[in-house]
Amino acid sequence: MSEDKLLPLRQQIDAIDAEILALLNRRAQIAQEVGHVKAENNAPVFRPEREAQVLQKVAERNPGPLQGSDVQTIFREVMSACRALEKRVTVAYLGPAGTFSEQAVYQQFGHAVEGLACVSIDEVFRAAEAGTADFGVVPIENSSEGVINRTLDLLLQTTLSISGEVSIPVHHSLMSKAGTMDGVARICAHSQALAQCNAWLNQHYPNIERQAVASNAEAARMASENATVAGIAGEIAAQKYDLQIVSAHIQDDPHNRTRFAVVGRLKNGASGKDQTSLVLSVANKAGAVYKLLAPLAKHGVSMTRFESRPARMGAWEYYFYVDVEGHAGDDKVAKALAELQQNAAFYKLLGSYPRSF
Ligand SMILES: C=C(O[C@@H]1C=C(C(=O)O)C=C[C@H]1O)C(=O)O
Repeated sequence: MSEDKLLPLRQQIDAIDAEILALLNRRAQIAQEVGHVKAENNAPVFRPEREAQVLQKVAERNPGPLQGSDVQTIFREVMSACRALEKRVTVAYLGPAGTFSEQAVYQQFGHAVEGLACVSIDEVFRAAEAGTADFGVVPIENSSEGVINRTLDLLLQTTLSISGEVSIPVHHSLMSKAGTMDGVARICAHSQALAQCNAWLNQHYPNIERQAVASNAEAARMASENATVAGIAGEIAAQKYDLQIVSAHIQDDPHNRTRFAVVGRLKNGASGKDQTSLVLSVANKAGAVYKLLAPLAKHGVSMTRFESRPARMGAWEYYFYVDVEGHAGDDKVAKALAELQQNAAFYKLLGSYPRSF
C-alpha cells in the first residue's frame, strides 16, 4: 500500500471534516435560537414530531452511498447534541445501566441526555409524573414473550401520555468471567430473558440451575463478582462488567425484539406519520366489541394493534389496548374516536406519536 496515494485522499477528508464541523456548529447556533424562542414561550424543548420529520427527510433525500438507516443514526445524534444546547432532557428507564431499556433511551433521544436508572417500571412512571424526569422509557411488548403486564396496568392509571415508541432487536449472550462454563453452577438472568432463551438453554445446559434476578444487567454484575455464576444479557453488559462471551445470540427467536413506549407530560403535535394508542372497555354483551370498533372502519382508520387484558376488580371484563394509524387531531381519526368514545364504557386516549421506522 502506498502512503503517497493515501495522503491526498486524507487531505480531502480533513478539508471536508472542517466543512462538516462548521456546518454542525451553524446548525447548533440556530437550535440555540430555537431554544430562546421556546424559553420565552415556555414551550417544550423536545419535539418528537419535528425530530421524526427531520429523520424522515434525511432518509428520503439521502443520495448514498451511505445507507439511509446509518444517516438517520448520525442525524439522531446531531439533533440530540443540538437539543442539549437548549436543555439536556432527563429520561428515566428501567435500570441498571446496560439494560435494553437504556439502549431504547439512546435510540429515541440520542446520547446527549441524562439517563435516570430506576429500580422498577413503577418507579419510571413515578419519576416522569413527579417531574424528576422529563420522560420515561418503559418496555411494552416482546415479540417472543408478549406484553409486559405491569406497563399496561400503569398506562391505565397514569396521567402521562405516550409520546413515542421504540423497537429494538434483543439479542442475548451467555457470559462469564472466564468465557467458559467450566465451574459455573448457576445461570442468572431476568425471567423474560430466561424465557426467551429457554429452548437453547435446555439443549446446551440442561443441568445447570437457572435463577431469575431483577435484571440482565444485575445478572452480569453477579457474574463479574462470582466465577460460579454465568449471566445472560446484551453484549453491552459484557463490556460494562468486563465479562467474556461464552455464546452469542442465544435467544430462541433470531428476530426477537422489544417495543418500548416513551411516556411524558408532553402532548405531541402531528408529524404526518403518526399512531394513536387508546384503552377501551365495553359492557359484556354479544356483539359489543364489534360495535365498539365499527367507527374505525366507517371513517377508514386502520387498527394496527388490538390487545386485551383482564380488568381485575373492575366493573368490566376486559380492557382493550388499541393502536390506530394517524394522529388524534387528524380529521377522520378525531371523528372515529368521538363516535368510538360514545360506544365505550371506558375510554382513555394514551397519546399520539410518530410511528417508529
Ligand atoms: C431545534 C429544535 O429543538 C429540538 C431539536 C431539534 C433539532 O435539532 O433538529 C428538533 C426538535 C427539537 O426536539 C426544534 O424544535 O426545531
